[in-house]
Amino acid sequence: MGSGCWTIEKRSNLRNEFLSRESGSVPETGCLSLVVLGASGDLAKKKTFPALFNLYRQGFLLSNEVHIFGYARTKISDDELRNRIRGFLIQGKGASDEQLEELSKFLQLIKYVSGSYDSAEGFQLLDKEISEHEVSKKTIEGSSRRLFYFALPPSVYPSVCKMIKNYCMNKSDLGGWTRIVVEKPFGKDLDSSEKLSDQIGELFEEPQIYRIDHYLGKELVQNLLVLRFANRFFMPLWNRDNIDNVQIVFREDFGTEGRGGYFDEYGIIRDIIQNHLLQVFCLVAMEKPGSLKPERIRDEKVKVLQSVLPIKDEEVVLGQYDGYKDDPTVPDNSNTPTFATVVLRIHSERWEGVPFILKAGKALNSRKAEIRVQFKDVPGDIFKCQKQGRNEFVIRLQPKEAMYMKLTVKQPGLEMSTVQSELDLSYGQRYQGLTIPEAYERLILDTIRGDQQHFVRRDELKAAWEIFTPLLHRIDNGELKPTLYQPGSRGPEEADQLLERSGYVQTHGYIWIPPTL
Ligand SMILES: NC(=O)C1=CN([C@@H]2O[C@H](COP(=O)(O)OP(=O)(O)OC[C@H]3O[C@@H](n4cnc5c(N)ncnc54)[C@H](OP(=O)(O)O)[C@@H]3O)[C@@H](O)[C@H]2O)C=CC1
Ligand SMILES: O=C1O[C@H](COP(=O)(O)O)[C@@H](O)[C@H](O)[C@H]1O
Repeated sequence: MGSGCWTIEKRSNLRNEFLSRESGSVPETGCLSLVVLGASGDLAKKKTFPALFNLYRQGFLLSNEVHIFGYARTKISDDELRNRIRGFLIQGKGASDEQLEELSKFLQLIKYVSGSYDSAEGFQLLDKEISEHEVSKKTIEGSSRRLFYFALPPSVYPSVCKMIKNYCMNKSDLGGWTRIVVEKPFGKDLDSSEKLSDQIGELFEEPQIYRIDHYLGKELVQNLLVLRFANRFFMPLWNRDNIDNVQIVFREDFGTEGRGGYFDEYGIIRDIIQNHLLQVFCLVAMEKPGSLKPERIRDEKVKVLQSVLPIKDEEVVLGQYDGYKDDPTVPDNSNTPTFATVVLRIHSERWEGVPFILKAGKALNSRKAEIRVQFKDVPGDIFKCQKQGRNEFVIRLQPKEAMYMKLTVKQPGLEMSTVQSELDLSYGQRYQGLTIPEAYERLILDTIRGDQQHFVRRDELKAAWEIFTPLLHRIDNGELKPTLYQPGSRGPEEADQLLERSGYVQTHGYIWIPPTL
């Protein structure tokens, strides 16, 4: 294959190859039942089923062993569910005959079961359907694999867990398993999250529980440990002696768009910062794990979370976009922030004094997520280049994955003057033709493989809530109020002032323009 050409090969035995190569374990052979609970909902059609389809297309889910079950209260037929999701599986009009055939074969793997989330009847029926599939595949009882994906509001998690435990478990232990995948938000604060964890923990062991945070499945988030610990460049620089401040930013250029009712209960800190941005923060700030074993990595994430100092009110800016309360599902007196900047500080030898500025907002002027590491000024600068700006290492998570280093170079030409430029690794240009897998695709594959590295462990979740609960309670009690900002703006001006007070120095006159092909 030529060096510029990147493709995903379709092979029939990718899963088994991976298992025997990577873990040395015996490949699992029992048939696989994937159950999407809440199959009638938004997440299921937009993310879960498309991810399953992509895994199927790439040969990770095999027709002769896998079956997919949708479960929800809505009374629809198999075909009605298939028709609801069809348009989300292949987008655009130009699907080839081969793609349409693949799609049709995939849809035939899906069966829909209707039932409630708290009564035996529906789950007994579900178990019957799953068992019939297992028998039809001649699977030895106990060796089958059952994965339950909760595309559901968290309020029903406890009763659904009980129903699965009572009626739908893999029957005995002959190499098979039962796993559950739960979506965020895992609770609303420390107490509610611990309560939810206790309820689920009474029924399932930690290795059976996959708390999904889809940011952990993004390509450049998965790259963070490799970048930090496989490159000599970064090791000596990644500390308080060299780094002045770190920003982890999430922006969306649209508002709550029909999800106002859900959003108003949670707000931007619970929706984005306490989970997605905090997970990225862990990977940027944690110490090197002893190995790549999932538990060693998660141990280090917990340690860094436990070293975060209490958040100070003067290091928080909240905003709410003008028009947010026009949504009829949002109360007129809502105090819910749709924007927040929060500075986290870590009490450790590596990071003492370095602000980690976590910023997230809806209805802003652009859509992007990035990590921006700003280095300190060069001491004894003989080129007087401070006005050119500081070195920065930027990791663009989305859109258009890239990483670039802003650095000062000689302005090309006869004069000895300096200019800001960049070393740029833009994925679209470097890996032409490569389709980067969707976060959900990777993470669902991990749940099937039994790899919990990119999932949130219970103690990690607890430590995350410990950081934000006091602040969230002050907001819920109305002690901190959001400032109004205009949709399509950068958010409240106070956020830029906080950034400046935290030490960030903006490089004026320099803009990185993503390369075009
Ligand atoms: N949508 C998204 O983009 C994202 C969602 N998530 C999380 O994924 C989960 C599912 O989200 P989403 O699909 O948007 O949710 P939905 O509101 O679409 O709910 C999913 C399904 O659950 C059932 N349901 C809805 N409300 C209730 C209720 N009060 N009691 C019992 N059942 C109910 C409905 O099925 P029926 O009535 O047929 O039983 C519905 O189709 C949530 O935890 C959410 O926070 C996480 C990231 C992104
Ligand atoms: O979990 C959530 O994430 C999405 C943003 O995900 P992204 O992968 O498109 O960055 C956000 O819109 C939503 O509010 C939130 O619940």
